[in-house]
Amino acid sequence: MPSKGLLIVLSGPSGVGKGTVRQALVESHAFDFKYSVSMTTRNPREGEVDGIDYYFSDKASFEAAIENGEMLEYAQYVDNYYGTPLKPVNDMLEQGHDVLLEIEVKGAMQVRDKIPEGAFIFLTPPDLSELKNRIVKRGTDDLDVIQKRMTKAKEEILMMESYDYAVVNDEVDLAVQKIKSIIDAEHVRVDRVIDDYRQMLDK
Ligand SMILES: Nc1ncnc2c1ncn2[C@@H]1O[C@H](COP(=O)(O)OP(=O)(O)OP(=O)(O)O)[C@@H](O)[C@H]1O
Ligand SMILES: Nc1nc2c(ncn2[C@@H]2O[C@H](COP(=O)(O)O)[C@@H](O)[C@H]2O)c(=O)[nH]1
Repeated sequence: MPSKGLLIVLSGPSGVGKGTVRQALVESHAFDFKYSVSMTTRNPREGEVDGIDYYFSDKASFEAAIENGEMLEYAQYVDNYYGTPLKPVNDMLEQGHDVLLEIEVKGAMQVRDKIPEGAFIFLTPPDLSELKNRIVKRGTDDLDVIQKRMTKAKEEILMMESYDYAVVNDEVDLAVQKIKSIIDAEHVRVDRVIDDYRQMLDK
């Protein structure tokens, strides 16, 4: 039996660069992981593909998924639902894959209650004006949505202390290196290694 994979939760305010850093982690082959595709009721942005970027859903289907216990976590964020389907995450972890969730803070705290042995990483911008620059330059959101995301960002940054690690995303490559070091260290945490020994001793 492969040992269970590591659950990695990457949070941080909208626009800080979570998706950018995830892509750089993939391209640099820093470590192997599977990405958990979230479900959302928000409309697709240009270029976003259903089943790859998100599972795009309507409100009734999302609420039915919550009702049926199909979500690991969910949250309402700036007028829409976002959540992590439970089964794919469980399956990938059971198969021994590390799984990366890219989610906002309220959802991350629900995951923390259920899977405290995960690695919880908060990605921060160098400062708030740079965060706003990034959201504006991305060009995906109207001004009122940008304002709402910036208001959320200020609340979210105060939640950083509930995470295991904080990484500043100033240079993408540096953020990638730091996350790689964190994951390498998580893989040799005593409570993970000892589980393998327990399995051997049980045999
Ligand atoms: N280190 C960086 N320096 C400068 N620009 C960056 C950096 N990281 C990301 N960006 C840019 O910031 C914008 C937002 O990045 P990205 O979409 O990855 O953020 P996000 O945290 O995933 O956002 P959301 O949570 O809204 O999906 C993009 O235009 C991206 O190119
Ligand atoms: N709690 C969850 N938050 C999620 C999930 N998937 C994405 N997100 C976060 O929502 C905001 C907005 O995302 P955007 O794509 O509209 O810019 C951002 O912070 C995402 O990380 C999820 O499954 N659960």
